[in-house]
Amino acid sequence: LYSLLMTAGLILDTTDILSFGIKGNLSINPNDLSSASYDFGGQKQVEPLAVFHPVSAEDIAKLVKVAYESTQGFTVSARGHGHSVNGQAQTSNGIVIQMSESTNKPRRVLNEKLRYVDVWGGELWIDVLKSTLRHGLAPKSWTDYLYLSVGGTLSNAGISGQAFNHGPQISNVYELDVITGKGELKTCSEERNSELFHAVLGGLGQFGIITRARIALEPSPQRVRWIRMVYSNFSAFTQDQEYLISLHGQPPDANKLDYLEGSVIVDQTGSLHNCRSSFPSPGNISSLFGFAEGGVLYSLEIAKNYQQSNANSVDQEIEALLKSLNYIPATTFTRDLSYVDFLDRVHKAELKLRSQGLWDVPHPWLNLFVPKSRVEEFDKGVFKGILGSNSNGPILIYPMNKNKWDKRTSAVTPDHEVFYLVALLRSALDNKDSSQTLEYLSKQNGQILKFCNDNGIKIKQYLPHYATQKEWIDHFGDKWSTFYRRKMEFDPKHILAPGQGIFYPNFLSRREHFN
Ligand SMILES: Cc1cc2nc3c(=O)[nH]c(=O)nc-3n(C[C@H](O)[C@H](O)[C@H](O)COP(=O)(O)OP(=O)(O)OC[C@H]3O[C@@H](n4cnc5c(N)ncnc54)[C@H](O)[C@@H]3O)c2cc1C
Ligand SMILES: Cc1ccn(-c2ncnc3[nH]cnc23)c1
Repeated sequence: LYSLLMTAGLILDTTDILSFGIKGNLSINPNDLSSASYDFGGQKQVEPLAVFHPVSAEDIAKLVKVAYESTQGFTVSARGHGHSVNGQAQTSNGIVIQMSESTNKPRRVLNEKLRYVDVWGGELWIDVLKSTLRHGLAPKSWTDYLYLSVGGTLSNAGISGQAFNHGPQISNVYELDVITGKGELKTCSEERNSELFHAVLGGLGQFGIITRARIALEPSPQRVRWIRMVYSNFSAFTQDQEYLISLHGQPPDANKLDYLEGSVIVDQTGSLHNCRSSFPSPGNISSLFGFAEGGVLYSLEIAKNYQQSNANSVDQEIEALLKSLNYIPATTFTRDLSYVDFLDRVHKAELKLRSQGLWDVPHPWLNLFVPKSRVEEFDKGVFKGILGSNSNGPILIYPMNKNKWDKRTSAVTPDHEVFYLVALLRSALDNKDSSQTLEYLSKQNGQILKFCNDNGIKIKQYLPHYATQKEWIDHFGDKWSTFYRRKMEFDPKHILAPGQGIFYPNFLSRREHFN
């Protein structure tokens, strides 16, 4: 193996690796290389030179130091659970580090009194949840799907229906251990190495590899009351959502909502493959299309967490909340389930889709932040226009409060106090229906981006993917100068996370990188 790296000119001689006392296993096993070359998007397959199975953070630091000090140079890409969709965790000219394996990860340390847990950067959120629940605690902010790594979601933001209240996951981190592109292992927080701390949060893996995250916890609820209601009018749908998120933090506590997400139903068959698969009985939705304006219905999901002991007050609180909303009468559907079952809802959808061979398919996903002031136009032009009647997967739309996002982080949001996440989470099927193919859906995504650009709707991509550095500079806007300065400070050779396609390694010619 070392001779392979030597012939690839990646290391001067075996002493490079051995002399650094690296303990982890550097593998060129075809299965290792193959699993590191795919991701959930199924659109890019890029094979690394080798795959590293680290035994500790120090091990990773030594490997990055070899990359940083070697003459020829090679890139290093941390891979969490590989659930990116555009090759963000891949590299063709370097080593992929498998962060989320079950073996060899440092154990979690939970502090009940100070309400935080220290976890390995490759830990999956489902495992963080199950371990903290044993202490009656849980993280505050989530993603819809929990089989994602802590490092992967903190490198983006980590959002779901709790974000309007608690902010994204990157707003609920006290401290990180990070390995910079120079191979330095640093502890960072608001108070210590704060520039690195803010850079890494939402930093798309560009500034360092997260090996430990200190996550804020709160007392965990036992139960969740989860209610879905259907709207035919988009303005009523969005005004109710904005009203509900304006209530958080205001008395009485009875108004408190713990989760809010909307979704768009354009597909009248209500088939499992197309609708918001985490809520049951899509069938009763198709019967409502008679109410639909422009062939589109909207589903609003709210949830209140509660302890078994105050189950009876939840009914009144929800009734009071529903009274002020303008959904289609008698379309409420209520479920009551355990906290872990609610949070793990998308995994249930995964199992159903897997059983039908609909999970391991290409996912041309498009996630946008849309300013509140432009969301009506977006509805008319996209949901009632470009999309047509095929959604091919969940279409989420819910508002967030910008004041819950720390502007010092690398995360990019629109310059508006309230903005919506619009998530087009489609699956491409290679079947007779030409409107479900990868090519068709990718082209439609391009039409949606063109619609926003032509109409001056200043969206920002979440989980961003661009083809040129000029588009990246436009994406970051007035954050670009800070982003670039931080890259030069923490990863001057541009070794880290090349799969994002923002910087090309400056030990390769530009041609080699972009071909
Ligand atoms: C079914 C599904 C549902 C999803 N739902 C949501 C959702 O509700 N909300 C949401 O916010 N996102 C959601 N996502 C997107 C998800 O948060 C991102 O794709 C995330 O990056 C995936 O985590 P991962 O561990 O698979 O990352 P990977 O794909 O392995 O890596 C993602 C990026 O982060 C870098 N990286 C990985 N680990 C580290 C680390 N330890 N340190 C530094 N950089 C690292 C990689 O180099 C890469 O650039 C969903 C994705 C899927 C597939
Ligand atoms: C591929 C797939 C199947 C279901 N989903 C989802 N369903 C509901 N909410 C989601 N959020 C992210 N992915 C989601 C995603």
